[in-house]
Amino acid sequence: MATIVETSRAETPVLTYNQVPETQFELLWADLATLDLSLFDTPGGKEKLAKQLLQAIDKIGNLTNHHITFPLTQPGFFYITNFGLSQEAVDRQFAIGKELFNLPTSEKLKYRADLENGGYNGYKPLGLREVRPGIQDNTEIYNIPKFIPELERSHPAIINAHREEIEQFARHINDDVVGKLLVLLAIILELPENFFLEKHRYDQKSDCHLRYMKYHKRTAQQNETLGNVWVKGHTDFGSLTLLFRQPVAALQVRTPEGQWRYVKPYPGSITVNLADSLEFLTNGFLKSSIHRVVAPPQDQAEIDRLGVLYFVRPEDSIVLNPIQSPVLEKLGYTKSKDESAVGVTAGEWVKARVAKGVAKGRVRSELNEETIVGGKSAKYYD
Ligand SMILES: O=C(O)CCC(=O)C(=O)O
Ligand SMILES: [Fe+2]
Repeated sequence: MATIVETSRAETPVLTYNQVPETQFELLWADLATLDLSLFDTPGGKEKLAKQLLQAIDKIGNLTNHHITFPLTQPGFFYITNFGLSQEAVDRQFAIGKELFNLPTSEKLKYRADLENGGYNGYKPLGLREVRPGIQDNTEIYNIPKFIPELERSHPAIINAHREEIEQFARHINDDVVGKLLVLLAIILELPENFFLEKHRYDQKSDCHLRYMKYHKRTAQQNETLGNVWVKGHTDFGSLTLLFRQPVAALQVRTPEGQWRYVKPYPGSITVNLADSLEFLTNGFLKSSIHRVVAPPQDQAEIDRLGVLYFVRPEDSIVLNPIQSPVLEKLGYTKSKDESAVGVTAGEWVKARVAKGVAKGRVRSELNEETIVGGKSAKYYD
């Protein structure tokens, strides 16, 4: 799919990528809201988007902050559009990911992530975890940290060759996309607009990263043994996760009623979900969304599913204690419901979850809940 087009001018080849066709099957799609980020800088635009975002996470709630219905009734997923990156620029990231995973395993292993010690930047090899007795996971991952001196590390030549473009892409996501979403969340909570921005500064150490990810196709027999579940229902570790449009239907969100619904590959969109840190910081007001990855439908069963994602996490030193906010106060979310989280930092939380994820002798299908750190646990869903 990725082809290399030589240009006369550039020394590094320009990569192109053709996204695969969508499935022809009518699946049970999630009903998700779409936020048009081009409104952000228009008069009253931020406030309008903040209301839409609140609706996206609480659809039946009354729209004023004073009458929000809880618990939240939406799965905590939404789309954003007009985020300031062309489809071509996004596709070039897919092409880089594809070329990267086409490298020989021996080459990729030179950049292996120190997963066992909670480090995840770099390469996660295929089949590292046992998902069922005798069946290994089917993902390959390459995580690129923020481009700051403290997190500098070596990369394969394909990354170095496109480093400037990758860095610009990641910086744009951080500054112009995530930055806007963090302002909207502050507005929802009636906090100063820069409240969350100050906990997510680019030049500070944090576990934010750009990710290329490849799910290798499975045989019908493997899918049957797995009950079609490739990655069990889980929450993400940080603040927000951004998934660039992915035509292979496999990501499912869990509705508050406990039903699984597919995320539709909405054109020109990024799918965004809320993650653990926001749940901790808001004392459970914002919910870390539950999602899983299943075997794609029949007409996409032969495709290796490639993804480009961006994970947003608070600065390492941010203590994940409940924050003060007029909205949380009004709604009675002031008293920490879970004292066990007190003292855990964002950096510790991520490291502990990553290390647990690759712990030996741990078969994921049999796991429903596990203690992570500071008495806090993570849950997994069938
Ligand atoms: O590949 C996807 O669509 C979702 C991946 C995911 O949930 C994760 O990596 O945490
Ligand atoms: Fe996830």
